[in-house]
Amino acid sequence: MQIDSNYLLPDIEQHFRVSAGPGAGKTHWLVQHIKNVLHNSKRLGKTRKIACITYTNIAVETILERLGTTSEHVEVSTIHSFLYKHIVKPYANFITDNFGLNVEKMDGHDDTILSNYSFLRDWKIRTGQLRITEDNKVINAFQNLKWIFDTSNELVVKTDYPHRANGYAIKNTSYLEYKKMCWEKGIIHHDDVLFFSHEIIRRYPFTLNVLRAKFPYFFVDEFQDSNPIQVSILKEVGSEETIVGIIGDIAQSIYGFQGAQASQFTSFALPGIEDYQMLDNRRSTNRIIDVLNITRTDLVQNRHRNEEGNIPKIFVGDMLGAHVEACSHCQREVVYTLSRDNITSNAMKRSANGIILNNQLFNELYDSDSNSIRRKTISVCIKAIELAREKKFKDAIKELYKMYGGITDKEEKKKKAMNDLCLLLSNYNTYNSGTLYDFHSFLKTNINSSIANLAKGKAKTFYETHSYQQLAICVKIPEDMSFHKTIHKAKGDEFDNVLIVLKEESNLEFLLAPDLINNEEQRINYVAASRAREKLFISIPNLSDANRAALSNCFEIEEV
Ligand SMILES: Nc1ncnc2c1ncn2[C@@H]1O[C@H](COP(=O)(O)OP(=O)(O)OP(=O)(O)O)[C@@H](O)[C@H]1O
Repeated sequence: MQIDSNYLLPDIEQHFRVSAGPGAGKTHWLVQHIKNVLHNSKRLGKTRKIACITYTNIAVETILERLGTTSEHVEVSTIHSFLYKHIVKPYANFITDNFGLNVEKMDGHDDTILSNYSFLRDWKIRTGQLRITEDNKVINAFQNLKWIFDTSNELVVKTDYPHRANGYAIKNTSYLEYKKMCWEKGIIHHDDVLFFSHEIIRRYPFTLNVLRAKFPYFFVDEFQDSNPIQVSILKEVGSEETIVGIIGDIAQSIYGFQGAQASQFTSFALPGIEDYQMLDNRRSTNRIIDVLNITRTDLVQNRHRNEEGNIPKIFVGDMLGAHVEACSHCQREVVYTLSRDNITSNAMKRSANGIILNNQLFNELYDSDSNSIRRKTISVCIKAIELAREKKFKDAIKELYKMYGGITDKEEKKKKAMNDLCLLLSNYNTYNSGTLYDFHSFLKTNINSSIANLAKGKAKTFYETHSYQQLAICVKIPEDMSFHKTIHKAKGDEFDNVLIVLKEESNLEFLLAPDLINNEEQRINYVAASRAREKLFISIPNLSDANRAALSNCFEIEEV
């Protein structure tokens, strides 16, 4: 059934799926629906709540804000926080013997990869892989670990592709050992929250009954990016008592690399599930909707605002030039740049065009410097500083904790992290334009006098030939609040003026040979284009005559 974003469901006691393109008003509709349920439900009472799951912390804040005062009867959360709070934390002690989880030391979940020398050596001994010396390859494999259902529906920990170190394939079985070693220390990663929830529910089904009793309604926004473990838990939740509603768009599925499958949105089934579709685009001008419609073949969006707007522009040439040009077309308004990767978005952020971009620089630092305390201090401090500069203070503090292995008292650790962070930030001008060698000297004088001096050799050369800024630019910034974002972090958001920064001409495929259903890279660029309300710009280094002609229907093309 087709609906618009003001439609109120006549029957709130039925499972539903709402699918719609970008800017249709899915999130708007969800907020209205929650209010509708709060108003009309006879099953909520004083203590029961509506669970509203969304993808990012920013989306959580947006929904809470839009719900206003009614939000105390609604628990809005990311799936990881929700399952940690309601399943893993209360019941983790049931499964300690099965998985060797140290519940006493467990303190939340994060994506810290354990990689210090003695930990890795212990792992190599336990898994019979002492011959491995290329630790960065091992760390890279650890970063890629995921829990996946195997053919007999058991969860196994895997990487997407076989990782090799010193010419040998890293043993598949050794990844579970890595997990166990983390759990022994009480460390659990985001993905483990889903794994443990699944295992707890499977072994102790009463936990699911408790969850259903607490949450008679369970709604999931951005469902197309759900992990299969989440989908399986949700099916269980909806199999009795709890009403499940899912909202999403298959063409905006952009987290395949984390195990999400776009098809699971359309194939999700529960008894009597009702399907609704919204065809309007309430966000963008007609010219922008035209671009979105040529990209997409499964639906055509209607122009709700029906304002013509400016013709979208493609700037051919340097990305910083494109940004200057886009800004000049928007007079004093902000232009948000959306990039595929952190490196490009950070480069936009700092206008650091002259700096050689290298994603691998932190790995190279680890390879060049065999002194684990020194390299860790350097890398932790750079990451903490750059996170704090983006107002990610919690993440910055957490990063600094990695340096204080010897301090067990939580308060003492927190105090030290605050002091160190203040000192690092207040002296930013002292080291930010110098070499890594200068930064090392600064840290030795001000943060940790026991870090080793740099004598002649590979490490010293690395520190002397790389700048602080080169490393700083590679820092990954979670849930970016600035004007320069990665496309993944802009998901669900909207901006008046958007400049999409594309690295090469082939990235224009989403406009020239669209195949959103089968191609995630194209979907990522589609998501980027659909964030724009008023003006859309694309930056591309080169453009062939043939492609120029093909795009001239929907775009004005300018050299920069
Ligand atoms: N019924 C409505 N009345 C007024 N404004 C609306 C309505 N529905 C949606 N909007 C506005 O339209 C814009 C797009 O809505 P929303 O963000 O909910 O879309 P969406 O479908 O969730 O988008 P996307 O999937 O692209 O993230 C927002 O600015 C929202 O406030």
